[in-house]
Amino acid sequence: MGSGASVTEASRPERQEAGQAEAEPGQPSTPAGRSDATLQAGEDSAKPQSHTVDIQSVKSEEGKQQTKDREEKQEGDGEGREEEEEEEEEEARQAETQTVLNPAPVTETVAEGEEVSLDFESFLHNNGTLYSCFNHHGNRVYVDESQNLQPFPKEWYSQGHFLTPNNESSGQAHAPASSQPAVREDDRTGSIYIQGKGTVMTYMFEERVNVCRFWDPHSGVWLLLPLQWEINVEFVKARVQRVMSTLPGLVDQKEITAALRQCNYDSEEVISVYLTMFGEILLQASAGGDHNYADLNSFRALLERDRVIEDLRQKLQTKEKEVDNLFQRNSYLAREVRYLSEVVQHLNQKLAELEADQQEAREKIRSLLNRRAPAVPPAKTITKPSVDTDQLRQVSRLTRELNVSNKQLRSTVHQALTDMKNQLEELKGAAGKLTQVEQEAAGKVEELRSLYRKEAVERKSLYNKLLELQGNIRVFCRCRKTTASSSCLEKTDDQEVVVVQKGSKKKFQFDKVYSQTSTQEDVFAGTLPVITSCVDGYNVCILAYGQTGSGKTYTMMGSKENPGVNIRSIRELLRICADKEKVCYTLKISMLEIYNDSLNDLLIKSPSAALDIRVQGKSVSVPGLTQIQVQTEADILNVMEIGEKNRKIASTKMNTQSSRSHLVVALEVEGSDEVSGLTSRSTLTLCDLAGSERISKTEAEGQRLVEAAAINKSLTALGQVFSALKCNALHVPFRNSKLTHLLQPCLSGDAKVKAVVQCRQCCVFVNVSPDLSDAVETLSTLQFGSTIRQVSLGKATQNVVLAKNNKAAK
Ligand SMILES: Nc1ncnc2c1ncn2[C@@H]1O[C@H](COP(=O)(O)OP(=O)(O)OP(=O)(O)O)[C@@H](O)[C@H]1O
Repeated sequence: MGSGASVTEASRPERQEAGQAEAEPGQPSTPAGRSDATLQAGEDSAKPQSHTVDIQSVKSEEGKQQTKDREEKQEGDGEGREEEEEEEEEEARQAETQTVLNPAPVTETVAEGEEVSLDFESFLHNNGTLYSCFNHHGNRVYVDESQNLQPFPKEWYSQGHFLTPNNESSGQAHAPASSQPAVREDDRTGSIYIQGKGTVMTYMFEERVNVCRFWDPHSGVWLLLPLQWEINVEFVKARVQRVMSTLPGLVDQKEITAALRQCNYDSEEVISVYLTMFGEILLQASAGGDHNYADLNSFRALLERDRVIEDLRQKLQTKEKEVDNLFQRNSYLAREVRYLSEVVQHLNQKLAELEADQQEAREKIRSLLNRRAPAVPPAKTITKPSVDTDQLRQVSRLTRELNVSNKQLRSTVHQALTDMKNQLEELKGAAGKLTQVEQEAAGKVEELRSLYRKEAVERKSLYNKLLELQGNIRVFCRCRKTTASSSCLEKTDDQEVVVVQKGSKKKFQFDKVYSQTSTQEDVFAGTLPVITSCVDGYNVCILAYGQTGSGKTYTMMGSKENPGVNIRSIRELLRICADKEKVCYTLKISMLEIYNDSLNDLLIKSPSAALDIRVQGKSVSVPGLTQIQVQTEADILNVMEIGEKNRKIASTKMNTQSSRSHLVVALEVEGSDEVSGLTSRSTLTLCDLAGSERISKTEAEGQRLVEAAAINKSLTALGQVFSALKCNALHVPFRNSKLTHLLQPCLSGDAKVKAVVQCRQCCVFVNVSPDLSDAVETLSTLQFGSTIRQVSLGKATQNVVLAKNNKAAK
């Protein structure tokens, strides 16, 4: 850091606080807001003079003395000067290597219009105090505790050191030469044990952050630059661009600038923060894509909602546990009451027995008294009493004893009855309280339930909004595996494929392009998000289109060992249904084929007649089509095996196992939510179309020729439907073929079509062959896929209704 020179990028302390020297009332304002500030002083009187005044006013006595010394030395002999120059050179070298600056002060004054440079430095004193210093042409000053500028004491050079970006970040430079670091002993000091190092001392250093300010000539201070302006500062602009190029999903420059401020303008930190918060979504987005990432907030809200729902769910569980406990306590108290009632009954019985005994004893006494001889007249001679006196005494003793025990018994029974009465009263009170608590808990549970329902509905609506933003018709291109060495396809990236035909190249963009090496898992991953939509009550359709032998059946059905989209999506659907404990799902599967423009039920062995499509009001259905209720994956596999066996397959020149019909598998999902009382109904339609074929190539004859004609006709009708949808035509020719008529609900989300069951999400696989001989078909298939990609199905409605018998649900 040369004295007087502007600070270079390499020598600038990265984390120094730029606003440290911002002018305070009563203080001379110092434009030391940036360490690299180069200021033109005194161009006109309106410009701040303060920085020149500052430096002049703080020139120390020591500085003056040193300047005087130097002048004296300059007058001295040449030899002395040479020695001095050598010394100075040596000092400068040391200053560069040791990062400790000890420049010779100069006494020059700043003339008007001269460029004034300030070097901003940090000095760490061995006593642990960090000082902010300014260096102007070798005159160093520091800011003392009361924010006044003071000359930098000479003896301090040996009592501490200056911080540079390197020694600041490494942390090594904080340690002085001695083994014990010189830091102030306060609550910032501590120690930890580090394996391999033993117990080491720690100190909580106060770091600085970068702040972008602008010089306000009116107020004469460095002011904080508003975010809106800061975006245009080159330093910030470059970092914002860096973040945006790494995370194309981020488009809000203001937001990124704010994040940069938070991360001390460290773009790498900002990127990692965003990735932690939003994950892959930010990486997947294409920079100039038509995605509306302003709605990223929706995604954030979604995450927030998820958190709230989780909280509510936990609260609900706690309350339910409380209610269970109360119920248990209630039944325990009821048992107690029953037991005490039995005790009372038993005591009453005992009392009755004792009373009977007492009665009997009285009777006995009475009879004994009656047996006594009649009284003798007094004047007569005394006759011998006929009753035995001993017996009489015994009887009277017995009577006394009986009376005593009777009294005792009465008082015991009385006491027991009183106790029982009290206990009964207490129990009554407790039962009353229990009922009250139960009512309160039930109220709270109901409140939580309604909150939960509300949050769940909001969460779903946000999720659906997100899917809508992604587009509700998604087209994937899959390239079949081939053994041929040359190919007519070039995959440029994940979303682009190029067809090379007769030397000319044509590019096609899709939502995803799967190469020859892509696995069944990779291909299914593209359709995964729409399965959740289906469970939420939206219709979902996945179909495969392509030339014969291009791998449609392989993609949709796959093999037993390596199943395709059909099995994997049903498996995923079952998994999601099983995860939702509070929702009861009923699944029904049906399978039909469209063969030579007629509908055949594949789940009955010998169908009596071909099926027909019925349009009732605004809904499309196939009356008489077999639907089988399924619960497990095994059930579904069994049903699909039956259907596959009944399908028309034949060997053609292009494919030994060519599908001669369009296969439509429909899985109807009906879910009733115990908590919200809502019932949802949706259908997952999986369609493996028969392959388009050029008769000249397949050399089809007889029945195969008839089939090929029917297949091509229906596929042409499908193309016409997509073309009409693409240009928002008033009439969409759904009824031109059985295929398009049946798929009408899956392909119409448009208000004009007004299908009752609208499709939430439609995924189309365009399967292509890489063989050079198939280049023409491959090109036309990709063009077909491109047309579909430009179709918008419009906004779909969710098929959710409130169950009639559930009054609690709102
Ligand atoms: N990605 C792939 N990896 C391995 N084999 C594949 C792949 N795609 C297709 N195949 C194989 O190519 C052959 C033709 O595929 P598939 O029967 O799926 O074509 P298709 O488009 O359904 O034909 P069609 O319309 O005539 O029924 C099959 O033997 C299949 O196993």
